[in-house]
Amino acid sequence: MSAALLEVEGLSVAAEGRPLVGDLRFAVRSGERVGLIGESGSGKSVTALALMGLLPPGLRAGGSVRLAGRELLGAPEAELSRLRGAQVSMVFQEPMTALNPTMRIGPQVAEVLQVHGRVPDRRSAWQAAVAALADVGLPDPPALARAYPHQLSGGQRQRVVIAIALAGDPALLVCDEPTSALDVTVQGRVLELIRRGLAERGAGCLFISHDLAVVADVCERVLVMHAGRVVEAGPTRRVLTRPQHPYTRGLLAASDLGRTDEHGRLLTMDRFLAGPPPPLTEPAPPWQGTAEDGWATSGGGS
Ligand SMILES: Nc1ncnc2c1ncn2[C@@H]1O[C@H](COP(=O)(O)OP(=O)(O)OP(=O)(O)O)[C@@H](O)[C@H]1O
Repeated sequence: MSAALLEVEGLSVAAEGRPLVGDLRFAVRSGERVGLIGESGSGKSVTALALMGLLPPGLRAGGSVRLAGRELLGAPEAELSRLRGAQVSMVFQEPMTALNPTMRIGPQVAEVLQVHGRVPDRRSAWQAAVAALADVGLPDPPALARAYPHQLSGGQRQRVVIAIALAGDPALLVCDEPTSALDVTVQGRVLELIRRGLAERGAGCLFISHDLAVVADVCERVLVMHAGRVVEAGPTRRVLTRPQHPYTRGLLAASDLGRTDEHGRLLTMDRFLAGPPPPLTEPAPPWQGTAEDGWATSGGGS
């Protein structure tokens, strides 16, 4: 089995002693897209920020987060800054928070390419920035590179953010609700862009979303978070069609995808999942998942 790209063991986050996230254990392999779902306030964003070393003041993380074998928790800020963008990048829900509103688009992309040593000088940085904007499907990239963020649509801004996040060819992309602020009409195209960017780089992805249809569309595996803990993990199809934990069942029932047939089998999810539905006779796996599901066991098994 290939070694995990991201290994999270016993991750906890607390705010002045109040636990927000506790004892998280999971792994993401290269090229794998893992969803993190759960209701608002369950701890998804705090988890993502802890992985990135970007927790706000007052929040403290404990445990272990290893990226390609390197421990990130407690690593010096200078080392984390080097890793961010080059090894791990993040795409947030609201692209305006990631972009500098007073700076034209082109220099923002060029700056990232230069910081990561992808280009030798400013001139080639500009050319590479225009190419990166073309690569994420933006129209008239040379003109767009001269625009300010407010002159772009929300979807175009998120494409720029994705171009920036992918500019350093990261091994891991952390996406926190990357399409939630976008029109439904552009969501699919932005998701396709993320999928393609990951596939071209063989990068892994932790994909946070409250939208189960989006997670079903993007992720091979899913972690279900409730009150700061992962309560269920496994292949997306299994978790979303045959949830084992009562919380996951509730989450599905509350979603648009929760409609069931006379056997209690979830119907609508099949529209979003590739391949045939699991047979009704198949025995249900244990809800806590197996090592094959990518569920890191508390005994430290792989
Ligand atoms: N800076 C902070 N200080 C104290 N508590 C915080 C801070 N940021 C988040 N929290 C708390 O941590 C918990 C988890 O929040 P988090 O934002 O991770 O949830 P979430 O699952 O991402 O929700 P949403 O889907 O609404 O973004 C919540 O109880 C929240 O109030």
